[in-house]
Amino acid sequence: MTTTGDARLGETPEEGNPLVEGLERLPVHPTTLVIFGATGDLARRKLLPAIYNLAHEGALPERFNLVGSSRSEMTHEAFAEHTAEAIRQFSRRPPDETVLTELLAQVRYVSGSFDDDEVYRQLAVHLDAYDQTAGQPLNRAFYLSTAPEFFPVIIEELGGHDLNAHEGAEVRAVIEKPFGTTLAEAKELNRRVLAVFAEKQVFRIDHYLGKETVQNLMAFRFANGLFEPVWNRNYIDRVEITAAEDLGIGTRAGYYDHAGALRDLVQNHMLQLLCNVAMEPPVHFEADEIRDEKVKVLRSVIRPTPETVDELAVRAQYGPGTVGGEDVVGYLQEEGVPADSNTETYAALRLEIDNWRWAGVPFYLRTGKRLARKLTEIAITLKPVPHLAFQQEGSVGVRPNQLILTMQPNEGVSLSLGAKIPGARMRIRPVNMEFLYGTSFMSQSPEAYERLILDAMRGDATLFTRNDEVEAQWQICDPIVARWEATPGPLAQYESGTQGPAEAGRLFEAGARWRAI
Ligand SMILES: NC(=O)C1=CN([C@@H]2O[C@H](COP(=O)(O)OP(=O)(O)OC[C@H]3O[C@@H](n4cnc5c(N)ncnc54)[C@H](OP(=O)(O)O)[C@@H]3O)[C@@H](O)[C@H]2O)C=CC1
Ligand SMILES: O=C1O[C@H](COP(=O)(O)O)[C@@H](O)[C@H](O)[C@H]1O
Repeated sequence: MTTTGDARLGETPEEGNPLVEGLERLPVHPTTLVIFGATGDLARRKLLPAIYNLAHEGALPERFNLVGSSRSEMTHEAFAEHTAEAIRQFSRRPPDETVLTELLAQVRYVSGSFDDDEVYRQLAVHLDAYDQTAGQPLNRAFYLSTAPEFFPVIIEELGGHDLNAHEGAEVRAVIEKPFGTTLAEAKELNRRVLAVFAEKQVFRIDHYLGKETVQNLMAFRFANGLFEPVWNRNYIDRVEITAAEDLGIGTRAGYYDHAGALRDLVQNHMLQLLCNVAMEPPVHFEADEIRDEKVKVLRSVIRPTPETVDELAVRAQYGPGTVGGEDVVGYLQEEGVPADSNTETYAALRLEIDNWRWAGVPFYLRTGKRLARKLTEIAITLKPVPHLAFQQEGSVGVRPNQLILTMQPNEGVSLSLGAKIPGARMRIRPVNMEFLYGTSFMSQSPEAYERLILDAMRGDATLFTRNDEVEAQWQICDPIVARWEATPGPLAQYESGTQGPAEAGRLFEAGARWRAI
């Protein structure tokens, strides 16, 4: 089924672009967006380029203003230049100077510490000035893109300065991950956030939900009659979710060494992928219905206990090795990492979902830094056929069907089938039917943050996590965190640029093993 141009949505790439289509359906109210942590890594690499790309597509509201805030001293002009540089370096399309100049004309910057009242007084001055120029109260979106310790500080300061509400307009708070580092912390953070903002004002980011390929999972499952009848324990043998990275921790030692792979990726992105595979179809494609279904899945996951963690989970740390032809240092030699750190850079789990659809089907999750290559995929292996009439000597082999949903790179879906090798004998070999985004839609997918920033400004929470989801995710991970903290190590090492620790193979039942990365 290799799909080609005939599957295109429109005649031009723009017509096939869901952001532009979304814009037609749901206009965005004029908004002032404030980024706390505007000089940080995430803002520079992702948020500012995403805002530019929205501007380029005409997806921003007619009146859109941007205010950056962080500790560094900077003038408005210097922040505009910082923004332009970030866009030039990281935008997925080369910037058009006219669009860029127009975008930067309205940029402001407020410097100071997030616990300093003056920051919020200054902010209020800029926000009011934008309203006055517009002649109407503009919506306000506060994006918290800074270290998690500042999340409650900023939220409470916003509340303390009456910036959590705005007569005649909407106010929203977008909160980055991680949302707490344990269940108890997440609950406390939720309590403090919800003391200032109503749940409908809060947008907890899990950027995987903004990826086109992750949204396609729902389209794939719920827009095609073909898969639903087999999407259960009767036909599916196992589900394998991989989020492998070739990169190391870069300059993020301060954050990562306190987080580790389980908190950094499993607790959020990977459990969300699991939800998208396992959830029941919602009646309508609406934020709360979808989130209700995801929570049901998370609550059905059999929680690891201190007694089962060692059997169900594997962790390890990258050692030195070669990635992409370059020698790289091990985790313990990375700048800023304590020489005796026991933080895991690889985590693998076997989970089970105790409900009617999935009872007995193992869900394998693995993630790691400095593995052989970047690969995010979900592999669904079906059960073998019950009887094989024509297996013969010389066959490459009949293998159970596998459905591979590749999130990145080479986004697409591939289904392996047994097919007859041409010739006199009945010899079977696996072949693939493939759908690739690149060839079918002929347009570049928007970055996850483009979609999410736009949705937050629109007030559409479908692709954001609700407080009960976050807490249910922690309920699964907390016992693992606790067990690992109680048995610190030293951790097993895997060579950088490889498949990860061999020990992860023991999570599988006999006869199965991890797919190659
Ligand atoms: N970076 C990434 O790839 C990803 C990051 N995230 C999340 O995004 C958030 C931001 O991460 P990241 O950008 O990497 O972090 P950085 O450390 O790069 O940036 C932190 C930002 O916060 C500012 N800041 C720090 N302390 C203060 C303070 N006391 N007062 C005022 N400003 C302060 C910094 O300002 P200054 O530079 O002026 O000191 C900087 O702008 C985190 O929650 C992270 O978990 C999520 C996914 C990926
Ligand atoms: O949230 C995070 O995600 C990135 C991986 O994101 P991707 O979109 O490139 O797959 C990961 O590198 C980072 O450690 C983590 O905080």
